[in-house]
Amino acid sequence: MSTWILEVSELSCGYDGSAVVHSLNLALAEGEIGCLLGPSGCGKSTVLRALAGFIPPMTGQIKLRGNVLSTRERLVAPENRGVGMVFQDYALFPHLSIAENIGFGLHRLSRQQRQQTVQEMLELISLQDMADCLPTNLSGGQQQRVALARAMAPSPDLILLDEPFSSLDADLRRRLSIDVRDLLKKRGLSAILVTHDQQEAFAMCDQIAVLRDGQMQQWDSPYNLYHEPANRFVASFVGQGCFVRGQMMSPDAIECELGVIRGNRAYGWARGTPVDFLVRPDDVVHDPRSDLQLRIVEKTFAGTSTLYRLQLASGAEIEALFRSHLDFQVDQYIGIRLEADHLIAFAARETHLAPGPARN
Ligand SMILES: Nc1ncnc2c1ncn2[C@@H]1O[C@H](COP(=O)(O)OP(=O)(O)OP(=O)(O)O)[C@@H](O)[C@H]1O
Repeated sequence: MSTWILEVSELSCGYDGSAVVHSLNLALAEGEIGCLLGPSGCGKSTVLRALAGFIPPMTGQIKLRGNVLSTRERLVAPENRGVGMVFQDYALFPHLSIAENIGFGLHRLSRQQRQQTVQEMLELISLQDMADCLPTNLSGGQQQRVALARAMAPSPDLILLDEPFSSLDADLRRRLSIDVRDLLKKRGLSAILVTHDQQEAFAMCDQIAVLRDGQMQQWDSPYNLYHEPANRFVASFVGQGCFVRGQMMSPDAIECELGVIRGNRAYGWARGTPVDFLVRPDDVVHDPRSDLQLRIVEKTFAGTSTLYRLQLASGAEIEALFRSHLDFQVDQYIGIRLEADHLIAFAARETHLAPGPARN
């Protein structure tokens, strides 16, 4: 018996006979929240449509709770897949009350069971007092909670969330993403979220798929994506960072103009091999006594912290994130040292990297 609720194997799918998603593999454990993350047009919504049963695979298959739902030859209809959906625009029925919206998919239950489930859902989303209101009487955040409750009420095997918070303001987005995670976890439901927003993906999800041009780059925990990116693209796309040129001194040490950087993993490159290694803003520590004095070329205040761009002697740049009470000015020289446990390096590119943020 499979331990996976969702298994996607070698899935290719697209439109008008041409694939936009290529040989995708992922497996989600029961009760986990997965995410599809990647630049615009990389195929996130296409994967979600395939999971929902709106488009058939060109090759490969999708299994839910061990049952094959999609192959080239066989496509179980969306309404029979045991999948619930939450859309960006909530898609509530405007003429039905909140309670009726939540109870909409429960026609197979008895009247009493239906009422009990709706009540439980209303309590779960803390909207008991609004049961008889119409959706238009609710705020955007409340409407999205109702949409989630409606999707959760029939206890589907999988909930698909398509950019569910993108029409909400940043503060509400943040709060609601944490609420939604809590609600899903309380009910032990599995879900796949599509989002552009990395912070949302990090806050909500147990596993994240980074896609590029319809191809899976990495399917991993948020921590591993950030600290152990599988390739340059993931390193650049997830979080912030800049690549700095160096050369291998030993399997776990790189020498560069920032000094000798030691990390927690060994690389197989020979001594002297040129590499580009990733410096994250949180790897850089302010140290007034350091010999490494770098000029500030840009400063971005962000409330509790400030992001500084610092120029190295070669002209390359790195970024540093300091608590905002450390208030420096552009053109000032400040002492820093690196505290990078996670040494992330890739074979150096032919040409020296232009100064600037990490690029693929
Ligand atoms: N209905 C369609 N018919 C033909 N091509 C489509 C259709 N929908 C999407 N595409 C194409 O498929 C590719 C992937 O689109 P998709 O919407 O899956 O990307 P996405 O990662 O969800 O993008 P975004 O983040 O901008 O929503 C794009 O090149 C897009 O133009």
